[in-house]
Amino acid sequence: MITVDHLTKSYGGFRAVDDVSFECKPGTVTGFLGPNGAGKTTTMRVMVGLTVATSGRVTIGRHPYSDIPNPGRHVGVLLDASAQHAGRTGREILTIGAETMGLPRSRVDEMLALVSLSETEAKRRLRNYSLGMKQRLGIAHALLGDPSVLILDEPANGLDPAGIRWMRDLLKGYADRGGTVLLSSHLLNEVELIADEMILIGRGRIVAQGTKKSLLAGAAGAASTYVAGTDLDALTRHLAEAGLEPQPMGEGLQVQGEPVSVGTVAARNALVLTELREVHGGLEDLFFQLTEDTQRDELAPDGHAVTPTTTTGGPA
Ligand SMILES: Nc1ncnc2c1ncn2[C@@H]1O[C@H](COP(=O)(O)OP(=O)(O)OP(=O)(O)O)[C@@H](O)[C@H]1O
Repeated sequence: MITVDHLTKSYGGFRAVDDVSFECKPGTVTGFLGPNGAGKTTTMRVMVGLTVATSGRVTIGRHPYSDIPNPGRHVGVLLDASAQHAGRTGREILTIGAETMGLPRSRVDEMLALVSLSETEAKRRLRNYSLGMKQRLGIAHALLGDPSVLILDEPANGLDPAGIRWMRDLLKGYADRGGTVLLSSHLLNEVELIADEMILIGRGRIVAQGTKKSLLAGAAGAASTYVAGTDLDALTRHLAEAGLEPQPMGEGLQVQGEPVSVGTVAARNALVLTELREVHGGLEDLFFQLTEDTQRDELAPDGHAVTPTTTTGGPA
C-alpha cells in the first residue's frame, strides 16, 4: 500500500505538488496521469526519498521509504531508465543490483528472460541500448528484488506496441498476485488499458481520481452522437433548428445530443439515415476537459511560453 498524505512540494514560491493525497492498494494498478510538468515525477521522487517534501508525507507499507531496510526487496523503482552508468552492460547493471540486495546471480538471468533481453543484448553497454531496451532493463531492475510495490515513471515510454502489450500483461499479472503498482504517464490511452484506478493531476493538484468507469460516468457531456444520411445539408439544417449543434465529422456530423433526439429530428423530416451511433469521449477527452485550465505552460503575447518562477539551487 502506498499512502500519499497531503503532500506539498514547493520550489521557492512555486508549488510543483500542491496538497496531493491518494492511496495505491495491493492487487491494483494505479495510473498517475497528467500533462507535462503536472507534478508526477516530483511526487514519485518524494515517494522514494529522492526529493524532500515541503509538507505532508508518503508511506509505503506504513513506513517512509528511507526507513525501509534493503528497500529494493520491498519497493521496485523505475524513475529514469537512462539513469545508469552508460558504460556498463545490461547484465552488469543487474548484477550490481542483485549483489547490493543480497540476491543470487541466477536472479539476473531470470529477470533478463522475463523482460526478453537476449544474452547478446545483455552484453551490450547501456549507451548502445534503444530507449525501449533501456525501459525493459529498468523494469528488470525494478523487479529484481521481488518487491511487493512497484513505482514506475513513464515505463511505456519508448516501447513499441508489442512492448506495451507485454508490459500491460506483466503488470496486470503482478497486480493479480497481490502487488501494488503505481505508474505514471502523459499518454493516456496507454494507461487506460493497464490501470484499474486513475489519478489525474494537473498543475500540481489532483483534478480527479477513481476507477476508469466512475471517472467516465462522472464526465459531464462526454457522450455525443455521430450521424450520417443521404441528405447531409437538410440534416444539418434541421438538427441546427432543433438546437443540437451539428458539426461536420468525417462523412457525417457530430451532434451534441442523444441518438434518440437525432433520430427523432430525422424521422419528423423524413430524412434517410445511413449511420447513427453514440460517440463516447475516451479517458483522453475527459483528461483534456479536466486539465484544460490547469495547463502549466501559458503563452505570452509574443508567443513565447511563460514558465513559472522556480528555484533550482540547493537540495531537491
Ligand atoms: N528541482 C526543481 N527545481 C525547480 N523546479 C522543479 C524542480 N523539479 C521539478 N520542478 C518543476 O516542477 C514541476 C513539476 O515537474 P514534474 O517533473 O514533477 O512534472 P511531470 O508531471 O513529471 O512532467 P512530465 O510528464 O513532463 O515528466 C515542473 O514545472 C518542473 O519544472
